[in-house]
Formats: sequence, structure tokens, C-alpha cells
Amino acid sequence: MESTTTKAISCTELSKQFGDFVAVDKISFDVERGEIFGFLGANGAGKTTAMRMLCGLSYPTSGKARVAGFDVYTQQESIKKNIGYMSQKFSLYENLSILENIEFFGGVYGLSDNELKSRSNQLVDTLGLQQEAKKMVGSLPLGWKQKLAFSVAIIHNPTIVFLDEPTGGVDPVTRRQFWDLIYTAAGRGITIFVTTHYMDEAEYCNRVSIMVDGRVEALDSPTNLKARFSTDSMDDVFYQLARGAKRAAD
Ligand SMILES: Nc1ncnc2c1ncn2[C@@H]1O[C@H](COP(=O)(O)OP(=O)(O)OP(=O)(O)O)[C@@H](O)[C@H]1O
Repeated sequence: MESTTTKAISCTELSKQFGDFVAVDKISFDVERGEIFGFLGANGAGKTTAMRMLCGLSYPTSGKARVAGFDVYTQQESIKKNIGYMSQKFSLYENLSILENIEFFGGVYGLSDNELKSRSNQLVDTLGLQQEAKKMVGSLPLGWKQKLAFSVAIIHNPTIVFLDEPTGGVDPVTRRQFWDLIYTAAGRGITIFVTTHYMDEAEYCNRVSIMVDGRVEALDSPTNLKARFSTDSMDDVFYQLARGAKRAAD
């Protein structure tokens, strides 16, 4: 049963150790439903490890967390059914057409044939890809692949979608277009949990957390973070926090 909590994500002192090494060190935060939550940190800070626990893909060593109302220790399967996930590394099948990809992932997410049909038409229309629907995904520019991957990740109307560096390698204009899709999804009540290395994207989030060496060192709106660090740029906020990091990137 889903709990009645209004939080999309709630975690308290969530930790993950690999042997003696503490990759994620007692992180605590809540994410509201419909919020766009930026999850930032330098390479190796522990973002992927934390995200894997929240997605029900790995067990925490200690601490508590609920995602979409479900417990990360005992209800991993329910979490997986209620979230969407998109990463730079895992997205679409390049040698299937756009429509085939939509049908494949819609099927994986358990949509009925009727739902699949109406949602794939709607999706292709929204993205303006009617002419390309039968083309192989491999032939699309990267920015289009990312938009399609995002749309597919929310085709089953999940409560939350986790985006792991979703816009890597594309220019600021294409990123901005991608963010229009994010805002539309958030407007429909889908919670967005997004990691990024781009500080222009951090500015688009309602709140941003910044991890350093496994800990959440700052968490607030971009406006409040900039005021707190006496700067007008998120780049500078990030730099001021991350320059003290002891952990080196892999
Ligand atoms: N399975 C594992 N066994 C041992 N150490 C691990 C394992 N997975 C991650 N780590 C270590 O935990 C730390 C955090 O890694 P993680 O991938 O979560 O960081 P990240 O913030 O996502 O970095 P990036 O932005 O580079 O992906 C790193 O030092 C990494 O080497």
C-alpha cells in the first residue's frame, strides 16, 4: 500500500558503504510532489550511489527512505513500478524506429494496447516527430534522442522521474528545449529528480542540493543559495562548495 505521505521522496540519514568506504554519508532531505529537484555534486561525490538506492536498485547500508510512498528496503518492486528513469548511458534502441521504441518501452511499463496507441500518437505529435516516426532512432540528432528518451521515461505517468545527466553533450539551446518538456511534466504533477553538471540547468530547478564527499552540504533554491554564498552565479556557489572536496573523481 502506498502511504499517505505527501512527499515524493523522503530520506533520513541514508548511507551506503562499500567495505570501509562511505560513498553516501547520512543524507537527509525531502522532495515535494511536482517539485523539480536538482541533485548536484562533483564527480565521485556519491550522486549515482544515492540515486540507485532511491530507485530501488541497491540497498542502503543504513538510514531510512521512502520514494513515492514506498520503502527502499522492503518495497523496491513498487518503487520501480512508480518511477521513470532516464540516463545518458541507458536510453533507446538505436536500431528500432521511434514508434517501435515507444511501443517497446510502453509495453515494459505495462501499458495496454489501447493506452499505448493513444499515448504514442500523442507523444509523436507533441514532439513534432510525425514525419520521422518510422525512422531509426540512431539517425536522430542527440538532442532529439534525449527528448524522446525523456518522453518515453514518463509514458506510464510515473509519480517521479529520475534523470541522470539527461542532457550531456548538447548545446544550451537544445538543453533549454529539453527543459520545456521537464516543466510540462512537472506541471502535470510529475516530480523531477535530476543530476546535472550544467549550472544553467541548476538555475531551472526549484531547489538544488549539492553533495560533497558523500554529504549534502547545501540544499535550497538557486536564489537563496546565491544569496547565502554572496554571488550571482550557481557556478560560483558550486565552486565554493566543491573546492573543499577530498574525494577525487574516478
Ligand atoms: N560498487 C562500488 N564499490 C566501491 N566503490 C564504489 C562503488 N560504486 C561507487 N563507488 C565509489 O563511491 C564514490 C561515489 O561514486 P558515485 O558514482 O556515486 O559518484 P557520482 O557523484 O555519481 O560521480 P559521477 O558524477 O562521476 O558519476 C566514488 O568514490 C566511487 O568510486
